[in-house]
Amino acid sequence: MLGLSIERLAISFPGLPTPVLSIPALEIAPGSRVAVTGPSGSGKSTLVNIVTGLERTTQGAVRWRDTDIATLPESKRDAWRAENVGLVMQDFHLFAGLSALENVLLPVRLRARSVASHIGRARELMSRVGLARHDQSITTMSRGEMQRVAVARALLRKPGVIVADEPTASLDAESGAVVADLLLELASEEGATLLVVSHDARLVERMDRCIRLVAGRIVAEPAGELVAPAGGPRA
Ligand SMILES: Nc1ncnc2c1ncn2[C@@H]1O[C@H](COP(=O)(O)OP(=O)(O)OP(=O)(O)O)[C@@H](O)[C@H]1O
Repeated sequence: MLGLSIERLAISFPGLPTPVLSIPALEIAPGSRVAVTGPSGSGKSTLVNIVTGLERTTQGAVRWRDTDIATLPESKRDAWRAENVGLVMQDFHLFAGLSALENVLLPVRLRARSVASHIGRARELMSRVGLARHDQSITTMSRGEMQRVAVARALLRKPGVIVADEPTASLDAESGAVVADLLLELASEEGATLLVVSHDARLVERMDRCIRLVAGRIVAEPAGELVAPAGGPRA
């Protein structure tokens, strides 16, 4: 499990008078489950892009355990992300021409590695998320099933952190609840830190902590918002 430490982060775009994201300091404990909320345009996706290394910042430090990903060039950030981050996105990011199993194995295939030694874990994860037909084409799956494929895929390489951007937003209430349960349970079982951007109150209230962004700034976490996770404190 990975902890995050951000210092003096500022993300600016040309033509904008103020940074779209400005975080003087933020600490996320290893193994904690943290929600990020805020109105549209408040910087949530920008934060996801920065902490996963999808985008680079030249201002500030973004340290996961001992690695400041802000200092890494793109190829090393990509390698670091493949090794350490499980990503779950609102619109699944699955490949239509592939089966469910092939999609789960994709992170290994994309690193030009043999998938043979990962098939067992891929099948176990798929069963864990409740998918029985591993060879089913993605195009024939329901949205809830697709997101469960994405959750299994995110966990394939035993990431230190799972980052989910609106993972339940395009699902109906029932499928959203299943996906929320799976994210919380699997992050705990697999010992991964969980960072979830969400407007889904039922998901947010089950996290250990909620960070609220307004206009690119973290507004104070309300007193009492920090709760001990099930099984005791995790710090
Ligand atoms: N490449 C860019 N160039 C200029 N402005 C940008 C760029 N990327 C993001 N922004 C601006 O940064 C701000 C934060 O955007 P961001 O997508 O992080 O917000 P968000 O909280 O994820 O919004 P939403 O909930 O609507 O997805 C917005 O005002 C957006 O217009």
